[in-house]
Amino acid sequence: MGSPMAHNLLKAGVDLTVWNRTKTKCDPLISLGAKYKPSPEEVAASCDVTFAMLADPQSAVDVACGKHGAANGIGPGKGYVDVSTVDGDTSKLISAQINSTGALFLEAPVSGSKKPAEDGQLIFLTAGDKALYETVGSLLDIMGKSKFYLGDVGNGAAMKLVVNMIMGSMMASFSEGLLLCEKVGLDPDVLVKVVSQGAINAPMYSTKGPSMIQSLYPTAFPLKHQQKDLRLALGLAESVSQSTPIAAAANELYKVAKSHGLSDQDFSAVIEALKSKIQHSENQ
Ligand SMILES: NC(=O)C1=CN([C@@H]2O[C@H](COP(=O)(O)OP(=O)(O)OC[C@H]3O[C@@H](n4cnc5c(N)ncnc54)[C@H](OP(=O)(O)O)[C@@H]3O)[C@@H](O)[C@H]2O)C=CC1
Ligand SMILES: O=CC(=O)O
Repeated sequence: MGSPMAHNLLKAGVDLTVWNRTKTKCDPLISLGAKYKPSPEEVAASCDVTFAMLADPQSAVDVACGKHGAANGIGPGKGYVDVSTVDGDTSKLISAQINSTGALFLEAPVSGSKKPAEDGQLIFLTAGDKALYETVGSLLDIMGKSKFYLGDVGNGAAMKLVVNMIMGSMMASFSEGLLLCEKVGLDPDVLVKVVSQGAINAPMYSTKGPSMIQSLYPTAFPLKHQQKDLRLALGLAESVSQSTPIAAAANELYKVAKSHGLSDQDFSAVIEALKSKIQHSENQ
C-alpha cells in the first residue's frame, strides 16, 4: 500500500523522501525521483510531514518509537501521519511519543485496497491533531477520494476496525454461499451475477468471486492482515462488552486459512478454510 500511495504523491510533484525495511522495494520510487534516507529517524528529521504505512501494531510502534524510529528525528513544526491499520491503544502510544517531541500526530488508516491505492481512490479515516489534518489535507486528496475527521486519537483506528470486521465477515459468508451453491449443483458464476444485481451487491463480490471460483487468490489485501483486523476488532468489542459472534466465527476461519499457509494470499482465500479437504485435516 505504501508504494502506490508514495507513487501518487511523486506523480503529483510532491518532494518525497522514502524508507522501507527492505530497501529494494524503494528502488522503483527512487528511480522516479524520490530521495532515500536509511532510517525512519532520518526521514522524519528531513521532512515536514512523515507518513507511515506499516503491517501491524508492532511494526508501527517499532518504526515510530524504536531505535532510529521517527520520534528520534521529529520535533516542533513537523507532523507524523500513521496510515497503518492498528488498534486505538497502539495509536495512542505512538501519538503520545510523537507529541512529546513537540510534533503533531494524525492517525489516518485507509479503507480501499491495492487498486484504490493505485488509483488515488482511498478513504482516509483520520483522528488526532486537527491542525495537522488541515495541513496534510491536500496530500490526502492526492492519495484518496475522501477523508473523514473523527476527533480524538483512537476513533480513526476504531472506525477502520469496524469497517474491516464487517468486510471479513462478508467475505466469509460469501465463501459459504459459493461453496453451497456448487454443492447443490448450481453454477457459482451465476450466483455472482445474481448477487451483483441485488441489494447485497458489493464490489468485492464481483471482483473477487470469479477468481475464487477458480481457486485463485491474487493478493490485494493479504489474508494475514484481514485476520489481524478481525483480532483487533474483537479486542475493541471486548473492551466495551459488545457481542460480535459473527465476527468471532469469521476470525476462526481466517485462523484456519493462516494455519494452512494462506497468510500472504488474498483474504478471499478464506474460502479454502471451508473446503472439505482442509476441514477434514482440521478434525483429525
Ligand atoms: N493491502 C490492502 O488492501 C490494505 C491494507 N491496509 C493496511 O495497510 C497496512 C499495510 O498493508 P500492505 O501494504 O498490504 O502490507 P504488506 O505486508 O505488503 O506491507 C507491510 C509493510 O510493513 C513493513 N514492515 C513489516 N514489519 C516491519 C517491521 N518489523 N519493521 C519495519 N517495517 C516492517 C514491510 O516492510 P518489508 O517490505 O521490509 O517487509 C512493508 O513495508 C496494514 O496495516 C494493512 O492492514 C489497509 C487498507 C488496504
Ligand atoms: O483494509 C483493507 C481494505 O480493503 O480496506
